[in-house]
Amino acid sequence: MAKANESATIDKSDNSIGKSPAESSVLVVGAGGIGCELLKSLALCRFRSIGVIDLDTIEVSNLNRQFLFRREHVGQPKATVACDSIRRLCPSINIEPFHGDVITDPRFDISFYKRYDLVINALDNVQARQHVNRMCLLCSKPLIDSGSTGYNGQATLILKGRTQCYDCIEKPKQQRTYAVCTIRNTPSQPIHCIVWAKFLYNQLFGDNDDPNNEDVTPDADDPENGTNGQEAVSSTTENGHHRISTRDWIQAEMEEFQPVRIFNKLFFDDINYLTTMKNLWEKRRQPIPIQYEQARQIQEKTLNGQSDHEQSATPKLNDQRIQSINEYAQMFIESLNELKQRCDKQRQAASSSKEPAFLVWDKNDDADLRFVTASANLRAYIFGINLTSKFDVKSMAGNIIPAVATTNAIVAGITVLQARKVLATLPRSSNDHTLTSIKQLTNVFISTDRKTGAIIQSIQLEEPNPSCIQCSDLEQPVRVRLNMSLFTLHSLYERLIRKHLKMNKPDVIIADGSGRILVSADDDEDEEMMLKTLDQFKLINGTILLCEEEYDDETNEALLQHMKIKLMLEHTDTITDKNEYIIVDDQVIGEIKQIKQSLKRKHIEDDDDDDDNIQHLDDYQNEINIVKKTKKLSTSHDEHNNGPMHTSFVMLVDDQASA
Ligand SMILES: Nc1ncnc2c1ncn2[C@@H]1O[C@H](COP(=O)(O)OP(=O)(O)OP(=O)(O)O)[C@@H](O)[C@H]1O
Ligand SMILES: [Zn+2]
Repeated sequence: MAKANESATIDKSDNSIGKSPAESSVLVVGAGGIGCELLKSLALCRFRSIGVIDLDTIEVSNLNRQFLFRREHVGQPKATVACDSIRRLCPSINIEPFHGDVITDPRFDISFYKRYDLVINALDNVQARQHVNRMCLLCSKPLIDSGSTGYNGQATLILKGRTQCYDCIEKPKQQRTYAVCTIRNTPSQPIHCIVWAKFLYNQLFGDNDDPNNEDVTPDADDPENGTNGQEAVSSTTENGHHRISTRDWIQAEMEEFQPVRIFNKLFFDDINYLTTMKNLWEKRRQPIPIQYEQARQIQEKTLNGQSDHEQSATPKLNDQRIQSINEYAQMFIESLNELKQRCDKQRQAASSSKEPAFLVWDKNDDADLRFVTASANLRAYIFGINLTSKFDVKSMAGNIIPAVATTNAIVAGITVLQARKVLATLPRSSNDHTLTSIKQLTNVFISTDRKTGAIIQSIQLEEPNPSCIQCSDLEQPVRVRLNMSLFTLHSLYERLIRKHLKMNKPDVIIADGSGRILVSADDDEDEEMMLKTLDQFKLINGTILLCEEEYDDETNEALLQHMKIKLMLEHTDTITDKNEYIIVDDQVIGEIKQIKQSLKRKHIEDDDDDDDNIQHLDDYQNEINIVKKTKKLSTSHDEHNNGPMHTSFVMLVDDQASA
């Protein structure tokens, strides 16, 4: 029935009879829970050409639902093993694994995406989804974004310019946020202590440059304290530990690292200091500081009438049991020692490799999890809050909603049906992948919300959001190839944006939906910051920067002009010179060639050597070992009359690409 409808809507006269699965090539990004189901279903539905990207290796915890993997595969790349398993199921298939990060791996550039008819996301995080969304918009590839959360799931279509893209609607924040004062001063729930423990981990071992790396020291500026910190600041504890941030205190302590001293600062001195902020405790139970030696004597496991798991009728696994304060104190010291050693090794390794010089908390790492479990429970005990098992800490700290294998199977099945429908609308014999008819396409949601009346629902495709930063402005960005770990912010701003793109003093904004400003036109330049390399700002392969400035046109003061250039950064290791970059955009190469030819003709006619539309950049040729030509392209629009404006920028093209 569905098939009859589909073929009825396809216009055969314009050669758009659709592609069959066997004729199509599909890229699957993510070979986890949904990815495994998806690959199996695609293979069984006669898809014959598939690419699979996944960055991860197989873990024991994947085996219960990621059925393409077996115990003997643990530690091996997911993409490779998934493809091997599919080949066993379907020997004639052409399936190619790519073990790498879809965001940062330079192999996955625009030309890579162009090899496929359709892209399917089977990912588990927003950042990677946003990246694939951006890449598919840039090269006009249809994308199906599949996902599941517990019993809910979806397979949504993203078709450039015709449907909403992944970023058209702001996503609800996945992680709940908590007031910093609650976390630092007045926790009242286990989750507050868990969040504090994760902050503590980052203060001790995390990325010091990360603006989200929150302090855990008591905060005397808490408005509830009402004294602007004066009273509290004057009443110092014995050794004054609270006066400096935990990170600074730790830096000073690192030489003669003494875990018991750290324990006593966090759970005794800091808590003592908190108790001096009297206003906080007028209507709350005041926290009770404990020292390490005291903690080792406390065998308590339950608080405030919390049900004792030991006595519960249901048998518990070790990790599901609440332990005693004595055990948590010991766990704190042991995991702290372990992480300190790991952090030292990491720092050493970082000096000779690209590894970061810090640790990143991982719910699947046992020492990481033990550290947060122990710290959170010690703090909970001090504040009279119920304790939490290691098992529950893992779920709460990792924001985990358990994966349901059945939901994944349903989502994958629906996604394959969606894929077949999308391909049926693609012109068969040309390389034009513009969809011809999308009337029969819908988004599909799986929902357990009974109010909607149906578990599987087809919802009409929505129009793109005209103010979406990713898809409203479909103008192609200028692609710049450079080495992110060598190229500095200074080179980007001064050489590329100001000198070559001829912008005056623009704001440079990271167009990832965060609105993060990389360089502000209004602020004075921070020299130290400008000398940092692009990767230190967490800019990655495919990052799009929006360079924007407003200024009065000297010729007409009343007209406020608006100049905007989008840059897409493409990382390459092959560039080894810190000043070198290549601006290359195959979308405009044809146009450039045409203009060059017409200029050449003009050049011959005029015999005019001063034609400034083509110049050899002698001053750059020594530094950049690529012959470049410059060409003026008009860009941007006059905001007032929508007509083309005379703003122009210079584009550098390497000869090879334009040849
Ligand atoms: N940037 C990325 N590049 C490539 N693959 C990615 C990227 N981000 C996530 N993935 C992959 O997407 C898949 C998502 O699958 P899934 O949601 O089942 O997660 P998982 O990590 O396998 O499971 P769990 O988190 O429950 O242990 C994972 O295999 C993960 O490695
Ligand atoms: Zn959009």
